[in-house]
Amino acid sequence: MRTVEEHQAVVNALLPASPEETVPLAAAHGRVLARDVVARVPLPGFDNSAMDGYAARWAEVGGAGHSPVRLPVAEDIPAGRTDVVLLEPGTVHRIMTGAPLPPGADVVVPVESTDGGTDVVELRDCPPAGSHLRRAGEDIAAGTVALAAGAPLGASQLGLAAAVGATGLPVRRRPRVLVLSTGSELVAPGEELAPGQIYESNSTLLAAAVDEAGGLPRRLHFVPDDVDQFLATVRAELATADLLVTSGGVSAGAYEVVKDAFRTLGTVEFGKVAMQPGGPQGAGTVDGVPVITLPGNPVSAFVSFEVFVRPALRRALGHADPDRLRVPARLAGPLRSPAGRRQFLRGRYDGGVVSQVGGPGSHLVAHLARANCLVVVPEDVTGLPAGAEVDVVLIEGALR
Ligand SMILES: Nc1nc2c(c(=O)[nH]1)N[C@H]1C(S)=C(S)[C@@H](COP(=O)(O)OP(=O)(O)OC[C@H]3O[C@@H](n4cnc5c(N)ncnc54)[C@H](O)[C@@H]3O)O[C@H]1N2
Ligand code: MOO
Repeated sequence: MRTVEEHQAVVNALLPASPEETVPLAAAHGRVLARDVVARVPLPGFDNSAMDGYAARWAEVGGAGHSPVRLPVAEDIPAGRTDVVLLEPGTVHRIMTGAPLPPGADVVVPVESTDGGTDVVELRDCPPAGSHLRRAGEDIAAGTVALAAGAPLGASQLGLAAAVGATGLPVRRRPRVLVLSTGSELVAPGEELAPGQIYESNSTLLAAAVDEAGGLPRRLHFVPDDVDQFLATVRAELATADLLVTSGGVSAGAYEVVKDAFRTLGTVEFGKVAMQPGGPQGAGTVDGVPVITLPGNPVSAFVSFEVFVRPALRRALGHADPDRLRVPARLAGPLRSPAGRRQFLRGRYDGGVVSQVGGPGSHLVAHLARANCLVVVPEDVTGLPAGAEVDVVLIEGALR
């Protein structure tokens, strides 16, 4: 039996780094930066005002004996004014937030501390020297790294990229991932169920998981437990993919379609991994395309994707940190775990405490949908009391 880490290494080795492409900023949302982005301009780009008010020489308006003071307003500087005007001694400039600070000014008096005059202004309270000024380069200097390779590109990163003048960003191409479910009991949602049939749900779950991991999913129509049909589908579709993920047909039954089919085609190796759920696993290549075969129980498929496929996809995308956030938590109640297997129980984590959601059964999809974390119980632990510390892996929805 393989350890979790051994199978992770096998899966990681299957997925090479995805090739680079440059895309417009909006299209880079949710992607991963492939190369460092260097700031072409400093931020702020020039000394400017942080308040609507009056730019002044502090020595003339601040400190004891200067309050209130009346001075002529020599210039009006709205944001966007591009000419440079010196602040002559004995004058002030009316200035707006974001407008360039005139040379000579070392304080901005907010309009609320004045009478708002446009020819002559009365300044009532002057803040300390240097107040309400934003200095060129105090956020980032020109020529320095604004965004490092491996950074996930969310709203704030894209905002920064635009702020330093980037129009496009180098990212890694999203791997094209085919998702293929197997099982003669499966029926498409929306159709009538006969006794013994169930709605096919793994391809929906896995395609969404691929999308969340940064891949480009394509759900193939599920196939029954029929080796010829399965192989026909694989052969017809595989050339368009960077990865094929299958579900079902890999355990010990009489009709293990995935196992049986890949005995005749490709290099996929099947075996057990010392974990629960997600024991039966397979990985290899078919016609040079990586193939990962996940067990059919829906919770097993989800957990297997989390443990093996998600980090491998994110690594291929160049993520600086391909793994989920893992934090310590106190158990709200006791739990039991099988010896020799790493268990990934479903849990709800809140404020440092985790409660188990449902039992260990890998068919419990409603409980899975209520979970916001996986509780990791090591291979050598068979039971833990309430209050014991465990590691939890935060999955969707855990971070509010
Ligand atoms: N004798 C043994 N039986 C089983 C073993 C074993 O070691 N010896 N392992 C068990 C474990 S653990 C798992 S996990 C499953 C894995 O089996 P398969 O990958 O072959 O999956 P199936 O048998 O096809 O399905 C299992 C279960 O999941 C349901 N299923 C499958 N596909 C879907 C889908 N696309 N959408 C919704 N539900 C799906 C299926 O109906 C079954 O209930 O094997 C155990 N058995
Ligand atoms: O190992 Mo199976 O994946 O528990 O349900």
